[in-house]
Amino acid sequence: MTADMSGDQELCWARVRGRLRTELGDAVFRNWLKPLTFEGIDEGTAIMRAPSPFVRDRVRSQYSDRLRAIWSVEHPDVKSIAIFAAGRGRTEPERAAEGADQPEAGIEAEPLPAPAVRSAPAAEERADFEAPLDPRFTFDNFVVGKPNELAFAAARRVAESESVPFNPLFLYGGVGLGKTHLMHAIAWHVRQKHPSRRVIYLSAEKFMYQFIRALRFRDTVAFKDQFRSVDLLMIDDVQFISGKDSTQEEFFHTFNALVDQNRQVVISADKSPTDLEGMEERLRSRLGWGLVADIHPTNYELRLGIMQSKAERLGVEMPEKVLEFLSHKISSNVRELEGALNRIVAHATLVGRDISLEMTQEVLADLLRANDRRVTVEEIQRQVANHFQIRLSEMHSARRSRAIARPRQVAMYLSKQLTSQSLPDIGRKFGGRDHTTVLHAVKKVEELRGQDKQFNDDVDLLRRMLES
Ligand SMILES: Nc1ncnc2c1ncn2[C@@H]1O[C@H](COP(=O)(O)OP(=O)(O)OP(=O)(O)O)[C@@H](O)[C@H]1O
Repeated sequence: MTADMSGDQELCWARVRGRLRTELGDAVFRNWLKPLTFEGIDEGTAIMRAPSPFVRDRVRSQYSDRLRAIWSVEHPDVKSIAIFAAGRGRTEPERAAEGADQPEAGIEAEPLPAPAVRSAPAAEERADFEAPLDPRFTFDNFVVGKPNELAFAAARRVAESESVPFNPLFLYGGVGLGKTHLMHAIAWHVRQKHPSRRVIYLSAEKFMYQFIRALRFRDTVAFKDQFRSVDLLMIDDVQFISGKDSTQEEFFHTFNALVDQNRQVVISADKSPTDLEGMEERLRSRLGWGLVADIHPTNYELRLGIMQSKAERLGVEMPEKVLEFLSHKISSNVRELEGALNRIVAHATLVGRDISLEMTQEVLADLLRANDRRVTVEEIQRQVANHFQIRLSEMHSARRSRAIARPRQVAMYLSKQLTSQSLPDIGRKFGGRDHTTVLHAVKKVEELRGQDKQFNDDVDLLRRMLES
């Protein structure tokens, strides 16, 4: 290794150390980061040396994400980091211990924070909380509405309670509806109010990864101790360990050990405990013992509230019409809603254009099209039945009188236009009809639209209502 050390690099190293101290606190810095020496930057890798393998392992497992992120901010050339123990180099035996598929020092960015893995922590260290939580994910920034009020109240209770109110708290819901946000919010709150409590937040994927690593290095005793000695354990996306038997087994024991010691456990998943396929029965049942709180898909009011709050925090003037439009149009999940808002703001800033409805439609054309396709056949049937004042059940009935058959054909036509369902799928949803019947309906409606203005206007109106 021929790392070239320049004054510029040394200055960067000083800044990196300064930021580490501020971000991680004095105790952590003194014990783990201060002992590192910097050796230089070699082909985009910042090389540091720890005084012992123990310190090296600790820094690698817990601080490498932060270290790498800070390095890359302070020095644009740095893409990765490497940490060695004193007296050893990249080619020496310690490298083999890292495993062939494991880059040194956790060089790859991890989407989730590194777990706070510890061995027999010193008393002063108990105050640390290393997981780099997302600073935006706090209770204050969480907008509450009917669909998420139970999950929010339960998360707050867990965060604020002096005892363990329910164990586990199991949060579940679809993609991008705020599960991770609430877990981080609990961690932030506990961190602020009870800095001495030991909290681990990690994804089930990372739990599995840590477990496999421990098995590989015959280090399972330390693994067990680390996870079983926390005050609050939070595991995100537990569905990930479905079908992974040995990880489930270990997780089950960790879980039981914590619950038995009256330590709080919080779990999130995309499904309720009973619906978690590939999960052992005893684990599923155990996961449902505490409070199971689901986050329902957002409704219009909640989406609008979230948009207003995000726009305010971004400090941008968004016309109310644009916020309303987006809240109507993007009903999939909050992440997509945020993405849409960010795109509009970025566009307005870059191009120097005012934010308007027209501009929004233009900038988000692709996203809006994708969301349009999410109207369901059932919704179409409901709206059409309502419009023509027939019973919803007539959409599935065998009756052929024109007053019934025509609206049914319109509903089939709109299902073809507005959803991505195939003709046979649509047919099935209209009382098990054949795909040729649907095709006939589509043609008939097209023909009538060309001949009958009133009818054409009706279909247009329905379409607009369904799209909005
Ligand atoms: N009620 C809410 N108020 C404010 N922001 C929200 C709300 N719900 C979700 N968000 C935001 O939406 C984004 C996605 O939320 P989050 O990552 O928590 O979803 P998730 O349920 O964990 O999704 P996944 O299943 O993909 O892990 C985040 O930026 C989060 O802050």
